[in-house]
Amino acid sequence: MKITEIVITPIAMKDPPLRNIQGVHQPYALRSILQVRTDDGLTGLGETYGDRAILTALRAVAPRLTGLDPFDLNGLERIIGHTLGSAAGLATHGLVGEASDEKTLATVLSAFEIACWDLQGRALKRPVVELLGGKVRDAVPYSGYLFFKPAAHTPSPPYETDRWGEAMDAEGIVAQARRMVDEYGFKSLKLKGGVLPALDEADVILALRDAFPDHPLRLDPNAGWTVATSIAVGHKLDGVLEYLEDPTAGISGMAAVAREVSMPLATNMCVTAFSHLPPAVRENAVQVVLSDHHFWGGLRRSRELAAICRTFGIGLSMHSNSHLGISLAAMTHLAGATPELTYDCDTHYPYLVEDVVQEGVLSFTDGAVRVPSTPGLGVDLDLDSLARLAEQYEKCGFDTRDDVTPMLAVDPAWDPVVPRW
Ligand SMILES: O=C([O-])[C@@H](O)[C@@H](O)[C@H](O)[C@@H](O)C(=O)[O-]
Ligand SMILES: [Mg+2]
Repeated sequence: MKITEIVITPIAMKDPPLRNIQGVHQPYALRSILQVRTDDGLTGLGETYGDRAILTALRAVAPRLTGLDPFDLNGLERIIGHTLGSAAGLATHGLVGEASDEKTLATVLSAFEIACWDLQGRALKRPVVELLGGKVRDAVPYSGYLFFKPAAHTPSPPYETDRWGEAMDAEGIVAQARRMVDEYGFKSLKLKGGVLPALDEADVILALRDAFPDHPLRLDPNAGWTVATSIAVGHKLDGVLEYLEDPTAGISGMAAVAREVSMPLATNMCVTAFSHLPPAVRENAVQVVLSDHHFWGGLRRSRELAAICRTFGIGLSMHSNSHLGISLAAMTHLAGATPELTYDCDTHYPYLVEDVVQEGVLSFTDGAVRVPSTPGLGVDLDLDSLARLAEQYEKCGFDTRDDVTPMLAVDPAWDPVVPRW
């Protein structure tokens, strides 16, 4: 089997005004959809970020992959390494740590690697989970991801306002959580923090604890706090949190917090590449790493990360950014075959109102997604939806994720400085 053609389609999907330390989500989230075609007549699917910088890198690599066997993942990595060379790191939106050459390569590799896994599975008529060693669970539990949010975007985009309403205080977040739990059955909850003053966010967690006494709870201010503030929140939430995620910046900062608080610290910001693991382990900076195949280099490397975490007694969870069904399928196959993943995975999927995959294949029951059992990733493109979302990308007016500019429309004095509290 040889790759004959790769089609990369940038798309824009409607996204609610979710708040975070940087500001607020734009009215559309951007993704790149990959279709990798072979001489056997198969098409493998991939999904990754849609920012201009990654799109440029994907487009530079794609023509070099003609003739590659989709089973040759080492060859794939070699070609991408040669093509990108020492290209400057892709700019990131600041919520998944620093950019670096290592991460650029891993991000581009992942996008094509996923499509190759899909092709391998389709060729062998086996689901990807079986190529990864087989299921360790039938369904993958996800966590209900709570966001502070206004009722609507400013200014209003040309589509109907989202169904989640305003949630800018404890009452709003508890109501949002109730809806997530009722509709999706989530068994754990994560609050995206970095929006209200730190101790007020701790109060929101306490309100969630009252409302959901049995749900493990997480709080993630994306490194918005100083070490001292992080410790104060850690003390206030002693015995309440399953883990505290990225309260402060950097490995040494996290280590300083970890020495003083009782709960595990988790990260998708200070340990986001293999080169970050030795210092993090030496300093015992984090007790849980949130993997994310999109920037750790795909499914193979995510499994290597799992083995390293197992070796050093570090827990493994899974990070998410706004994503579509191809990514949800890949995340579900990976988690379905990874025993080290003992925490419920993050997902932004409940906020999605339009997808490029055919409806009905991926759904949540009791907070979990069944690992697909059909060949490859188990999802197929809805070509009409892909075309519509591609058109939406052309019209949306931006080509890079930026949470600061839309926040300036809400608050002209907005300053995304960190740490903020
Ligand atoms: O969607 C967001 O605003 C999140 O803040 C996301 O971009 C983060 O990368 C992520 O969810 C996290 O756990 O840090
Ligand atoms: Mg995080």
